[in-house]
Amino acid sequence: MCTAATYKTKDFYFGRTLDYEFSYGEQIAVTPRNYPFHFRHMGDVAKHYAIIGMAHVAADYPLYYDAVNEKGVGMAGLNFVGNAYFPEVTEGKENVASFEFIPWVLGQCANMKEVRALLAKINITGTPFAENMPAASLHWIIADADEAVTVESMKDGLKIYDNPAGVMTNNPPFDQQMFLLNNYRGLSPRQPENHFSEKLPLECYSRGMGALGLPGDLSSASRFARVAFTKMNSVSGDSEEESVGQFFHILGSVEQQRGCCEVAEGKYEITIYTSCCNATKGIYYYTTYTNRQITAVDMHREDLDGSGLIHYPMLEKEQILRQN
Ligand SMILES: C[C@H](CCC(=O)NCCS(=O)(=O)O)[C@H]1CC[C@H]2[C@@H]3CC[C@@H]4C[C@H](O)CC[C@]4(C)[C@H]3C[C@H](O)[C@]12C
Repeated sequence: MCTAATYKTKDFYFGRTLDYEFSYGEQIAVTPRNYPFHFRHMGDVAKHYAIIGMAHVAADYPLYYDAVNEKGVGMAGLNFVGNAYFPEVTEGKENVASFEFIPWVLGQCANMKEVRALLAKINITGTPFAENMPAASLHWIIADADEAVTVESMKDGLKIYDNPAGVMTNNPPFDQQMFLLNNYRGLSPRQPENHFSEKLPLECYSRGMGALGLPGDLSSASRFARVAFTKMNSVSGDSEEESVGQFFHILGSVEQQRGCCEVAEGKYEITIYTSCCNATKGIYYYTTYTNRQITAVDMHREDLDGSGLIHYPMLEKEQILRQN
């Protein structure tokens, strides 16, 4: 399972957790403006916006999981198993393979208005990247500082939902996730009043009782409610440290500890990494399951007019600052 979220202070932040039982081997990849993209059905694009994000790099190609571009648009792919369906190449549409979707959008859109215009023409195909790499079952969240959408390609068509919560997890489909939030409309960060019965003297015996009933488990629908509650009620200062710190706390509300989600005998899903991009400034911050110190890669410290892919390994060794 995975969770994605957006967050706005002075700058716009975008990130996700990647939860799985094994890693595909991912790196922080910067695609400079002149890296040539050869789209399978859309031809070559020689020049585009620069992109930074987490990717599996194969044959010098960035298979992005989540990324932002230099204009402040962010995008992440999360599992959507059993629901994702990618049609064949369709005439009259812009056919983009699912693994190309992030570069296709982030390479040419400066804001959500342009993203929506692009999505109106798109057909996301299941064209595999390689024979041994079939298309992953994904859905996507795309956002800028002002708005977010969720994109779900399903048997009955391509859905583009407004995403006013600016969060996303996995199944069920997004309209159902949003509907389920209705169940929690009584929750609050403030202490609750006793509406149970006037005849019973029920008390607030602890802080935090306003959110009693917010689900604590790791299921996708529960993480959706929990991250939405945490994000919508989040309060922080707007400095870079305060914003990034708070963002990691928001996604910390849904992190997965090894042992709590068994997916096969002795195999556990864990939060492999958590990312927080400052989409405004092009800085990719991350922590990993084993390295809880925040590490950053800044796209603007690279030559963005270059043509070669730049990538950094994920630093996974725990860093402990010794105080004495
Ligand atoms: C496994 C991950 C989702 C984790 C998740 O959500 N786990 C919950 C399981 S569950 O929902 O609870 O069942 C997803 C998220 C992004 C994906 C890559 C995207 C690029 C590329 C696309 C190609 O087409 C196939 C290979 C490729 C490298 C993909 C591999 C893999 O698929 C990645 C890592």
